[in-house]
Amino acid sequence: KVKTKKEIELIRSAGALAAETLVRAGEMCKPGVNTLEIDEFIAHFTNKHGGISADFGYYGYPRYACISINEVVCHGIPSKDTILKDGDIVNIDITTILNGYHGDCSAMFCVGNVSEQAKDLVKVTKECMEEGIRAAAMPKARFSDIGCAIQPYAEDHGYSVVRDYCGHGIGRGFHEEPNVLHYANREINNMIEIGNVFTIEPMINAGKPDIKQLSDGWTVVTSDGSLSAQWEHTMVKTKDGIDILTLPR
Ligand SMILES: CCc1ccsc1-c1ccc(O)c(O)c1
Ligand SMILES: [Mn+2]
Ligand SMILES: [Mn+2]
Repeated sequence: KVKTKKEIELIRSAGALAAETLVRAGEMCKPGVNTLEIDEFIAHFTNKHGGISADFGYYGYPRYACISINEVVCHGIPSKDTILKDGDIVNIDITTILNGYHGDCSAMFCVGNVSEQAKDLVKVTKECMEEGIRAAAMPKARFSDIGCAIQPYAEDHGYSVVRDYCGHGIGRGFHEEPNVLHYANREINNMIEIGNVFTIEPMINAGKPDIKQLSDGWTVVTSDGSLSAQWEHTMVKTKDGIDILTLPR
């Protein structure tokens, strides 16, 4: 729950490797590249630096990262048959385990020329994550303040917040208490304590919040076929606010 300074540095190292891997994976996002190639790079780069993928085998997940394109909300399985094309918006979500500690981050990448509407969703979704971080950084902030900040921001911009997935505590475990809701709530209103490490990872839809899972048992898409975006950081509460732990070194 509350991590020691040493544990926080171990998580920061895992987070830095996840972030460095994410930057390089993002540079691969060009028309004609398939998502299996990107995933294989992620696995190789992670292992080369002494880490392992937290995704592989997690609840039976078959690959090393999640790559979710356009109307795919999350858990897109990398495939040689999924070929990036001009105009795609792509979320790559990487969780790396290094020396027993997890770092979890994701970002959006635009392939070639992306429409103004899609670019706006990508931009506003990043701002939703940043609004959540800002709320969490306040003195005496509660976990519920995060969703209370994100939901109005998304809706003021004409978008909706997916309610079926949340952020989470993280450390030696991939998912630890508490759940971090991205919509307005009062149930998870415990104070964020100095040393709490958790993610904020809002999924924002251009249309309705509703989602559905495809028959592969993993891929989640918007019910109305609208675009979806997500950004994620791992962070720690400090005496001064929030310290982001998934930044490249
Ligand atoms: C493939 C990893 C996975 C499997 C079930 S939930 C999940 C997942 C994916 C990305 C995340 O950021 C996360 O916290 C969980
Ligand atoms: Mn993630
Ligand atoms: Mn996560």
